[in-house]
Amino acid sequence: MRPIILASASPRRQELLANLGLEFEVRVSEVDETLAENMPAAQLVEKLAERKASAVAAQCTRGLVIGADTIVVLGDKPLGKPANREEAVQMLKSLQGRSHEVYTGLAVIDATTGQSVVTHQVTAVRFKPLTLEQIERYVDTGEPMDKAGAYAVQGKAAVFIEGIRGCYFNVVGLPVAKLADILKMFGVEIV
Ligand SMILES: Cc1cn([C@H]2C[C@H](O)[C@@H](COP(=O)(O)OP(=O)(O)OP(=O)(O)O)O2)c(=O)[nH]c1=O
Repeated sequence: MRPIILASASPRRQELLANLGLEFEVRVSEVDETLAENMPAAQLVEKLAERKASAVAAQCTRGLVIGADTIVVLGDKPLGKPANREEAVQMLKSLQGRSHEVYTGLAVIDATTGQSVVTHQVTAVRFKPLTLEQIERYVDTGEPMDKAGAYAVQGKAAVFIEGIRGCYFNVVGLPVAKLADILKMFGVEIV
């Protein structure tokens, strides 16, 4: 059987994949995450997911390589990871009391054949109204700093969420049901 390789340093993605009972290894390679800012969100996350997977696939002789990329989109503004505390506060101020979309791009590449499937998934998330004090207390926990949109739905930010429409796991960074469909196309069945 072909080994499964997760091209991600994200502990969330590693945990979600491990939950499926799949054996896999983690390999990360440096990828330039800069892209044209005016690129549509769907295209942006797909390109970055593919870039992450193909950088690792290029170093392997065999295996199915999985790459992913997540961004938060408010209106038409993409929000990545906050660069500092101030940016985290600004992002959360802009997200509170309204809905936004979380886009995750997903790429699976067969390192032997070069065959690939690249797609994305969108989930709508609605935040409760928050006070500046609440936002500052949350940012002080440190949780927002390595997360797109400066929050972790799976962490303390759970208490900010009014509702979600679509795949929850997509928000955490890996749309597992979609991934299972793709792996099946490559002959890997989870259940
Ligand atoms: C919105 C949201 C994002 N995130 C995380 C998922 C991703 O890890 C991160 C977005 O950054 P990414 O650039 O997608 O991923 P990463 O740099 O963490 O890992 P890698 O590139 O090696 O795969 O934000 C959460 O954990 N919870 C959330 O609710």
